[in-house]
Amino acid sequence: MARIIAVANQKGGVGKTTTAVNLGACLAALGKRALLIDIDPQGNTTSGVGVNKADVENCIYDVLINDVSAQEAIRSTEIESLHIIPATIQLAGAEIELVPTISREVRLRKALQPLKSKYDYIIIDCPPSLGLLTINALTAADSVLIPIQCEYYALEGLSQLLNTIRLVQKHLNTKLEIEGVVLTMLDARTNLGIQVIEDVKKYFREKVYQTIIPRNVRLSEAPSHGQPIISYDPRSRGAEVYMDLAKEVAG
Ligand SMILES: Nc1ncnc2c1ncn2[C@@H]1O[C@H](COP(=O)(O)OP(=O)(O)OP(=O)(O)O)[C@@H](O)[C@H]1O
Repeated sequence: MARIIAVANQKGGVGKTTTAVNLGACLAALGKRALLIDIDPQGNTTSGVGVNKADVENCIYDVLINDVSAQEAIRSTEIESLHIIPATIQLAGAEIELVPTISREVRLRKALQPLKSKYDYIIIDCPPSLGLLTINALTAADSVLIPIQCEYYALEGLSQLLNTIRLVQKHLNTKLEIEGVVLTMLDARTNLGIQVIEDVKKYFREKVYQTIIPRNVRLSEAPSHGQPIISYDPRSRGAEVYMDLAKEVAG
């Protein structure tokens, strides 16, 4: 049965999409059957694995709002055993359209149920907010993986995220766990990065992955080529570290 991992942090630009895409691709490279779910209306996970949003027929919006089956929305990618349910800008309306619908928080969980036996990992890339889309992801997930950028104010806003996780645990999904915390975009030349690592480790302790993702130009270039880093530049430092992270997650 698939382990469903939501990649979440309501702070923007902390590396959620980069982590979702590359963790998914590296898990697939390790021989796991992986499914990415893009529930961020920006659709960067979708384009990040080479799916052209203009020719998406069914996206996650149709699954959440129009009762299209999740199976029908799955697309393959260039990486064997890495599939995706894409997002298009249509999804931007879902946050509001979901409000009056029945069982609005559990729509994704219900939709994914039939896919659980078909994958080893289902990775959900959340939008930078704590709205209904993120709540759907946390309700569907077994665990949440939190990327934290090694920058000023790294811990700011985390109490809101943890509070949301606690509320979901209490009311919607008692088995939700914290999968782990991954530190991203470290610039090892600065003391600031080291300080953030210490602070985050003090707070999350053994939940912090050993693998720390450094700033790596190749990681930032790969999405514009529609490729995960292991396809774009398999020898880069970025490919190495995301492979290490995938091994930790799978281990
Ligand atoms: N390790 C890294 N090294 C260099 N650039 C990175 C790295 N990780 C992410 N980036 C770049 O930083 C930007 C933000 O990353 P990303 O899109 O993964 O964040 P996000 O949390 O998903 O953003 P959003 O909140 O908007 O969904 C992107 O341009 C991405 O290419």
